[in-house]
Amino acid sequence: MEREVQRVRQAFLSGRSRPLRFRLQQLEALRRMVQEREKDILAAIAADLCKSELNAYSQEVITVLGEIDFMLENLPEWVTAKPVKKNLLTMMDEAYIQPQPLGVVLIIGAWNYPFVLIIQPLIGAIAAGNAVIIKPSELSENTAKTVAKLLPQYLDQDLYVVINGGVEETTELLKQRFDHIFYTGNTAVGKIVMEAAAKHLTPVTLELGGKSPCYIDKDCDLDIVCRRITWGKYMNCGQTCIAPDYILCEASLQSQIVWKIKETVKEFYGENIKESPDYERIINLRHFKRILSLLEGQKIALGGETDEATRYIAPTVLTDVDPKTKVMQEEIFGPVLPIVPVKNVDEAIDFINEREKPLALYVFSHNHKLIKRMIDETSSGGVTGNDVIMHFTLNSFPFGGVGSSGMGAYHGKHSFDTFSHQRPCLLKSLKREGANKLRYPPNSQSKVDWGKFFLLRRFNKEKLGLLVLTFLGIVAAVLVKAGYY
Ligand SMILES: NC(=O)c1ccc[n+]([C@@H]2O[C@H](COP(=O)([O-])OP(=O)(O)OC[C@H]3O[C@@H](n4cnc5c(N)ncnc54)[C@H](O)[C@@H]3O)[C@@H](O)[C@H]2O)c1
Ligand SMILES: CCCCCCC=O
Repeated sequence: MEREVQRVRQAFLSGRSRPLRFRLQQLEALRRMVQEREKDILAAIAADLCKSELNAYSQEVITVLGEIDFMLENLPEWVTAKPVKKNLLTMMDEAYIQPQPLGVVLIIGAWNYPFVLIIQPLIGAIAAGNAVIIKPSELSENTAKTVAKLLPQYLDQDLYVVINGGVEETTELLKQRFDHIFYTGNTAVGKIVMEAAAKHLTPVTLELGGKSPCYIDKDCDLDIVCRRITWGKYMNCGQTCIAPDYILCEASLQSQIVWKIKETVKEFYGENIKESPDYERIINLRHFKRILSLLEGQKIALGGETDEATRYIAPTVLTDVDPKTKVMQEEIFGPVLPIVPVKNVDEAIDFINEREKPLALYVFSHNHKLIKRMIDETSSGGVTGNDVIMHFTLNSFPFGGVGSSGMGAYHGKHSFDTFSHQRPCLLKSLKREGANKLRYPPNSQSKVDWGKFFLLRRFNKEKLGLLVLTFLGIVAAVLVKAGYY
């Protein structure tokens, strides 16, 4: 492992990942890979998650292609040095911020969207000029193997390397020194990653999970609300980091919500959900059993049917859920939707604020002020009002968590920034030493006064007079030199 990381570091130190032209070439090659090997990629995702190729394309491949196009279009502007405002002491100098690659980046992915969750950060890391080691999730082994096979056929083989393996390999990998670690997965492992990174003072981006609440105000169109929630909750069989985890609403709305979700489930997946190409399965038996255990003692108002052999769990809704029960203590990450009754929006806000900060927050209401209030008085990684999931799709947004749902963010320019060091560069002249004498010892009140003038633009009348005289002197000297007198 150590030798592999060393090999990637040597490739980075060769400097070839830095030029803009190279980055653009690699991103174009990655786009070619996705287009030419689309069938292999879709088949792998389908095999891992029992997902139709159409869904794999629209949930993962589209995002990747959109991100590459966005980078190719904007990268030339992003990589250029940006001049900054100067003060009186540096007005004759060159001052700019130059984004630079961090070095060797480790990307650790999760299994639930196994392609996009490693390739989207990879796009950002390449765009920023880094070398990258990618560790896909071992639970989505088909995608992991496919990515390991395809990437070296299209990208520089020494700069961008896939290492497959489980906990043992990841643990070994985390002992190495990286310049940034980008981890997607659960919060418990996020802490392990951060602890390992701390040994080398390596900065981390942690894309974690949590329980994303969904508040439904009584002033809204429940047909539309339930259609949108059904889509976001049961997509990928509930295994989506920003799926609405639970609903908060007034008790009286519950039966209507259940009824409308039931109708929508029929509309989306047909009478026989098991036959639907749009309904996925739980990733493995451990997660299947974990989700089943969350149903114990609950009032199942919809669904609840399961099949262990195929790891099928029907779209399920629980009503009158007690917040102290297990289903409300951990991220569900499955097709189970608890409804927790609250009296009003005040109670909903308190409920959210008493818990860990979630990755996403959803609010449904015709009342725009109520939505704004919810946003102002709570915290979460991101928010979508009157819909779910959709903030993920806008790459001008930073995507990431806050508090226990993560730190740092990516997508579009935010990915480029995450994988870049914003280097302040000040280029002074070796001339004009006169002005510099002000900062050299021995110090004096007069030097401090000049410092106040140059840096704080504060001056006393005496100094102002002196300054005007100095300025007039300089003008006179220039005019004499130019032959006007
Ligand atoms: N914020 C996001 O963008 C995002 C996206 C997807 C998933 N998630 C979250 O991820 C979670 C689901 O993913 P998961 O954690 O089950 O995925 P997972 O089991 O695939 O683990 C994620 C990665 O961590 C590695 N790993 C696991 N145990 C480890 C250990 N002990 N030491 C070192 N590395 C280890 C795995 O090899 C894998 O690459 C959910 O909480 C979900 O909300 C977040
Ligand atoms: C539509 C794709 C959503 C991907 C969300 C990633 C987290 O699980």
